[in-house]
Amino acid sequence: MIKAGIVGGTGYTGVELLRLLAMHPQVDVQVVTSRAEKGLRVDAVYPNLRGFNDLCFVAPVVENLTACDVVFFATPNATAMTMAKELLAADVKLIDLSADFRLKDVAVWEKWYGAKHACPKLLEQAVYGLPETNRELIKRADLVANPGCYPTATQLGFLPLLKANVIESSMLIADAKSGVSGAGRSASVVGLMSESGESFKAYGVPGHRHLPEISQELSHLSASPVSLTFTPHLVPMIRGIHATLYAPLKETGINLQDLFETFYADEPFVDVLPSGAHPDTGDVRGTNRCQIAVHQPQGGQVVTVLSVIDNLVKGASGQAVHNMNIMFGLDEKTGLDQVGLYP
Ligand SMILES: NC(=O)C1=CN([C@@H]2O[C@H](COP(=O)(O)OP(=O)(O)OC[C@H]3O[C@@H](n4cnc5c(N)ncnc54)[C@H](OP(=O)(O)O)[C@@H]3O)[C@@H](O)[C@H]2O)C=CC1
Ligand SMILES: CC(=O)N[C@@H](CCC(=O)OP(=O)(O)O)C(=O)O
Repeated sequence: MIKAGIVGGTGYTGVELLRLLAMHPQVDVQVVTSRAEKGLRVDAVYPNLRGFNDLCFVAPVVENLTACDVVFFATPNATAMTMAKELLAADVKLIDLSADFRLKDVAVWEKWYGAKHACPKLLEQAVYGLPETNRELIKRADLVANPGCYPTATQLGFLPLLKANVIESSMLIADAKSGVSGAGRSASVVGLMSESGESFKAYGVPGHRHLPEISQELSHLSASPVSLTFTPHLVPMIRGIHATLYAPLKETGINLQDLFETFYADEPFVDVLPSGAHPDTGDVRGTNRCQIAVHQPQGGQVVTVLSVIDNLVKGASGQAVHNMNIMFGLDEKTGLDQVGLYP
C-alpha cells in the first residue's frame, strides 16, 4: 500500500482527495493536516467520510509527513514551497495542487503570485503534471506540479490543433467559466449565495495568473509562438468548468472530428464527443473526465472547441491521483473509474 499524506485536508481539493483516495485500493491515507481543525476527527468535520477515515487532523509540519511515500499539497499558493525541500530530502514524493512549481521562470512566478519563491532551484526539477502531455516525465518525477483547473480544460482543447499545426497559434481565445468551488472554501464575499447566485460575471480580464501557465505549456508544444486571450468567468454553480475556445484555422478542409478522436484515442480521461455535441459540466461532475466537442461553425475559418471538466476532479484532485498512479507505476485508472453523478 502507498502511504499518503494530505496537507490542507479541510479545503475543497483536500476533502476531494480524501473522497477519491477512500475508493483507491492501493492507497492508505495516514496523515491529514489542518491548523484550524487540529486534533478533531476528519469524519467529525466531514461526516461524508464516516466509515472511510478514522484519522484526526494534525499540524502541517515536516515531521508529521516524513513517513509517507507521497504527500499531496492541497494548500494555498506559496505554502508547498516552504516544505518541499525537506520532504524531498526525506525521499517523499510530492504532488502540489497549488501553483508553486508550475512556472519554470521564477521572475514570471513572482510577478503573477506576488511573493518571493522559497525554492526556485526546484522549479527545473518539477514536472508539470498534465498526463496527456507529460506522461513519461511524470513516471520518473519526485515533484509534480498539478495543473490549474482552467489550464487543464484549456490546454486539452487546444492541444490536438496545435500539435497538428492547423491553427494560427498567435490568435487563440479561451472564454472559460468556473463554478464557485474553484475559489476554495475560505469565506469571501464573492462566494456568498447572494453575490454569486443568480448572477454571472467575468473577472481577471486584464490578466489572470493562469495565463502565463497556459502560455508556457502550449508554447512548448506548438511549432510557432502562442498568444492567448484568456477570460475567466464565475457562474452560479458549485462544480465545473466550461471552456469555449476559438482559433483561426490555417485551412478549412481539415477533418477536425477525426483529428481529435485520433489524438485522444488512447487517453483514459479525455472523451471526444460525437460530431455536433454540446458538452455539459453536469455530465462530468464527480469524474476525472474531460469531455470535448469540436465545431467548425458554418464550415468557416474559425474552430470552436468546447471543453468541460469538474474543477475539483480533473481540474485538481482527480488529476493529482492520476499523477500518483503514473508515478507509482499503477494502472492509470485505479481509483478513478467512477461514473459521474446525474443530475
Ligand atoms: N478549488 C479548485 O477548484 C482548485 C484549486 N486548486 C489549487 O489547490 C489549492 C487548494 O485549493 P482549495 O482546496 O480550493 O483551497 P481551500 O482554501 O479550500 O483549502 C486550503 C487548505 O489549506 C490549508 N492551509 C491554508 N494555509 C495553510 C498553510 N499556510 N499551511 C498549511 N496548510 C494551510 C487549509 O487548512 P488550515 O487553514 O486549517 O490549515 C485548508 O485545508 C490552491 O492552491 C488552489 O489554487 C487547483 C485547481 C482547482
Ligand atoms: C472560480 C475561481 O475563483 N477560480 C480560481 C482558480 C483556482 C485555481 O486553480 O487556482 P491556482 O492556479 O492558484 O491553483 C481563480 O480564478 O483564482
